[in-house]
Amino acid sequence: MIKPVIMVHGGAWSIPDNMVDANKEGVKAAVLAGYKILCMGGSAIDAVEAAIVALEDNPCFDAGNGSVLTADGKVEMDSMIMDGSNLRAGSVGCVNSIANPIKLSRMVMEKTDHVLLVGEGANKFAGEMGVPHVSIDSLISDYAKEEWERFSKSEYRSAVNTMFKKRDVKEELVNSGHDTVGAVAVDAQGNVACGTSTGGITAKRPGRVGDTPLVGCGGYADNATGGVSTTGHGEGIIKVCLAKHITFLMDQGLTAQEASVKAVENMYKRVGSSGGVIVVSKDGDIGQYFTTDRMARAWVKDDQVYYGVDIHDITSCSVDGLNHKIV
Ligand SMILES: NC(=O)C[C@H](N)C(=O)O
Repeated sequence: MIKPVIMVHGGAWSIPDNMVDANKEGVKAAVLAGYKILCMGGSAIDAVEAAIVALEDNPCFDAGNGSVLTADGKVEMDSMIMDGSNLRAGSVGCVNSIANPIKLSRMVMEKTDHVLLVGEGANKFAGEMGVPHVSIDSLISDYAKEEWERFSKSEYRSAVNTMFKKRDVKEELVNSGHDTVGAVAVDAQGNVACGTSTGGITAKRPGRVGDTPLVGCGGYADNATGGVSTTGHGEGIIKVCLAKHITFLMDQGLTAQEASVKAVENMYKRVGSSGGVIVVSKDGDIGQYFTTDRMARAWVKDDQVYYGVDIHDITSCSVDGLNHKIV
């Protein structure tokens, strides 16, 4: 038996000062939702799903309710979940009328012979599974509209360059926006899981699928090494298979932290893309790194909750102090 560990992110990007508190509160609430399950002896996969549902339901983040809009003003969401105990995975791409793509990803994993369903077929599968249909309008937040108005005229490339600019590039922060979510966990049995969910990047071309639902890119989980969830410029993440690169490096003997830094820096060096990762090793060690201005993240380890958005500014408090919220 090991002590369970869970970590979540709310995206790596140029989080403006006026959104810092909402981001911190959002990741803290989500990590506690997942931790509650682990505390009751639940599995890593259940904890990851619960944490991501909390993030998808929070309009502050670019996933589920709050998803960003395509170039033609629609919602197309991607997500994935993976069980490190057997390498089973499920994902969906370009789904548009459900509240929680992470739940549908899990259904793909558990109820089909496939790994990835997209578009019309994925939406139809949701209907067959009895997933409630929600209107697209109910998923669109004010943040998403503002962001779309700003970027739809200047196009996708401008959204990527602004949101995922490198941390040391000086530029005014924009005052709205939001980002992808993810979670990684290891439970008391040593089972590892990961999940990631996103509306993608504002002003993306309709039909564009990013890194998030691709196994080895948006996430990877293997009990032999650990779990990873990624965020950032999806086209770059796909080119370097960022999540799998990290578990590969851990397999070679790097710690979760060393592997995170090496793989994210390598992505910038090789393809010029910025982003971030959260990692938990099979032994419960944490890794985290990002090349963007900020990344919202929170984790629980050894009964302490940690959360923050800046690279060196992390707040911690004991889970005991928050017990009323956990049990
Ligand atoms: N903000 C993000 O993390 C976006 C996501 N990686 C994508 O490219 O779709």
